[in-house]
Amino acid sequence: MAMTLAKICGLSEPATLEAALHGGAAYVGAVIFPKSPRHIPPQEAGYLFERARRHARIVAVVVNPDDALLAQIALSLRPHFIQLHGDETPQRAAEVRRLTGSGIIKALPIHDEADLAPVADWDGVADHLLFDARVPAGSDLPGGVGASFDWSLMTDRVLAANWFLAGGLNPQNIAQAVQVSGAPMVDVSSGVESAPGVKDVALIREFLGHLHSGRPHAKDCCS
Ligand SMILES: O=C(O)c1ccccc1N[C@@H]1O[C@H](COP(=O)(O)O)[C@@H](O)[C@H]1O
Repeated sequence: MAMTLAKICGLSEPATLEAALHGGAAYVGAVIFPKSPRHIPPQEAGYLFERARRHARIVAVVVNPDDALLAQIALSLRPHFIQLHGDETPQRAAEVRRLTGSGIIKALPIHDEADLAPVADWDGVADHLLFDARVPAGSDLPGGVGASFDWSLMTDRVLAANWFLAGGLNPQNIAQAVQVSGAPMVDVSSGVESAPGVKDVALIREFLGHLHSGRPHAKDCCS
């Protein structure tokens, strides 16, 4: 049995990227969305994340990206996955895969059971689904705001592909979140920051330490 896998998202500096890799993160994410305090331009992300390529899967997080942005990302960053965190349809996701050659992670905003209905539409389209909390109305960002949802909505849920639990995770709640949800993979951004957009080496270590000292229970996503 393999461990719960972690994605550390919104990395934009060498020291915190190193902390994520050293702590055993299986996925590392660059947020390419100018409204975000974690935004990193594609070319800069390309330089920064190259050192990660042999150790983890690189993820580009985007929100309703146009073709020009996708082309820039594919050229500069060459991510293993594109994380679609907007209102993208399955048809658009298939185009994104074709345009970039990257795998697809689709984020779905969750508040209650009804929000899980679109899961079936993504079967065979997304490599992984990422269940994130629906953000408060009027929020500038569709994610990365530390909002969480009822993890028990995911309990005993069997999906075709491994999925990520996201939204409001942090070193204090990660063990319980995994235990309640049964998540095979988890994703964190603001919960390992000292201020919005400022990743913290100690918090990243603490998060990964709590996660990896927990009971292994999920199948490996990346072999
Ligand atoms: O982090 C951002 O700024 C961001 C911007 C636009 C779309 C998604 C974003 N982040 C993603 O949000 C979730 C949860 O974040 P948090 O842990 O609650 O802060 C995570 O998947 C990030 O990848």
